[in-house]
Amino acid sequence: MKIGTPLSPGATRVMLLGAGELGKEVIIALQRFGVEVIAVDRYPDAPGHQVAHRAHVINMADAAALRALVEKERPHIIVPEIEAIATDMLAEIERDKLAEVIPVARATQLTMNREGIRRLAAETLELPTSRYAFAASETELKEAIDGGIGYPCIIKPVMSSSGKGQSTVNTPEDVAKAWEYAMSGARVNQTRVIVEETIKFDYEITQLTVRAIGDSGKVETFFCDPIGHVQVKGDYVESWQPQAMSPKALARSREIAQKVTDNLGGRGIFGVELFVKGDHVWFSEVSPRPHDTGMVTMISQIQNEFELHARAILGLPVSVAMRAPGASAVIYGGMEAKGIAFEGVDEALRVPQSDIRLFGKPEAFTRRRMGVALANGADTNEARARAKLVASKVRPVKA
Ligand SMILES: Nc1ncnc2c1ncn2[C@@H]1O[C@H](COP(=O)(O)OP(=O)(O)OP(=O)(O)O)[C@@H](O)[C@H]1O
Ligand SMILES: NCC(=O)N[C@@H]1O[C@H](COP(=O)([O-])[O-])[C@@H](O)[C@H]1O
Ligand SMILES: [Mg+2]
Repeated sequence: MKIGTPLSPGATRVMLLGAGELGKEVIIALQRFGVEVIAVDRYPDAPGHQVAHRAHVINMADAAALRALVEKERPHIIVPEIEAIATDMLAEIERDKLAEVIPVARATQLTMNREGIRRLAAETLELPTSRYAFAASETELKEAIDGGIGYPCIIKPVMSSSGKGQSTVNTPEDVAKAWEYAMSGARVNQTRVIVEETIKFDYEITQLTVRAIGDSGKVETFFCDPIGHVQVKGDYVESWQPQAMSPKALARSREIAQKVTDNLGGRGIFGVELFVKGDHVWFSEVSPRPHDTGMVTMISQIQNEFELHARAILGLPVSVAMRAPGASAVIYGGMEAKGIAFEGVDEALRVPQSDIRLFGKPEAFTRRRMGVALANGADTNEARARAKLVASKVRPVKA
């Protein structure tokens, strides 16, 4: 792989499939290493489109459209940034040696559908997870709950992310509503859900795990400090690093993260989501890419999760060292509007050791993530209080 002048023949060319807030930062990190980057998303002017060398709008779940674009642009490397992609086509592209897929096409296939990754973790790798079942109708769902999952339980479409279509069911009367909600929130047309036992965890973490070329010249595993987070309705609202953990729970988390990422393989960063109660750890799911809760690393680590992904992809050395305790808090749209601006940025940035990232999404929805507030502190309590204060001062308004 040649790293050099962008847009010159022979220099590395990377295609991001998905160009939201996470992809935008990966693009910037890649470009700083002289890489030519093509950003693809489902709508025009996505955050990553605004900083890439070239931008395309396609339905990434359309296998033929995806292949045609890859044949036109001829990237050396494809970096999936969202889950709604024709992953079987990624496997074909990898097999035909058209481009390298990050981390590997199989990892994107397994994680696109909750059934793939859950069965791998629980049944093949025999890792602890919540009890679970899959259902293809409301009747099957009821049977699964009565047959062993029990109440309260959590229903999610098998293909969705950021909590879309997810709800908690406390009584048999709630099941019909949860089924309907899951059907409306599914990412692609499908009628299958996972129902999970509710784990009553003390806290949950993201264990960022990097597979990158180490000093041995081979792929090695590097663990970032654990990230603690709070989720509301299945979507992250706040995260911090490091999360204090017992030595046993930390060791167990890393053992699980190692087993999952060893099995998935390839190079890149993974966000391994885990639930912790005392010294007990459950595997929840994994992103074979940077994680939304990992945005905190933009202020808490020397190399953030996006830079780590870029380095791992390019075969460059990585460091997972922390810089200082940090926290992130989400800035939401708070309204439905096309073309928005932000008030209160000046006041927000007066909070000590703080920073913000406004993603540049062209349209706001009430619960759409439009930006993130970041802060350092002497400890994570101080950092969290600052990040939340910063987020509260930034107000999206109609432009
Ligand atoms: N079985 C469970 N027990 C307890 N809490 C759960 C369970 N499943 C999900 N949750 C809660 O809901 C959150 C979101 O769930 P999950 O990660 O499966 O959804 P997602 O849509 O894939 O989210 P994302 O794409 O943001 O990772 C979890 O982080 C956790 O807070
Ligand atoms: N949990 C997954 C996640 O956070 N993904 C991030 O959100 C974007 C979509 O945002 P949008 O729905 O506002 O367009 C994705 O492109 C990715 O950056
Ligand atoms: Mg999750």
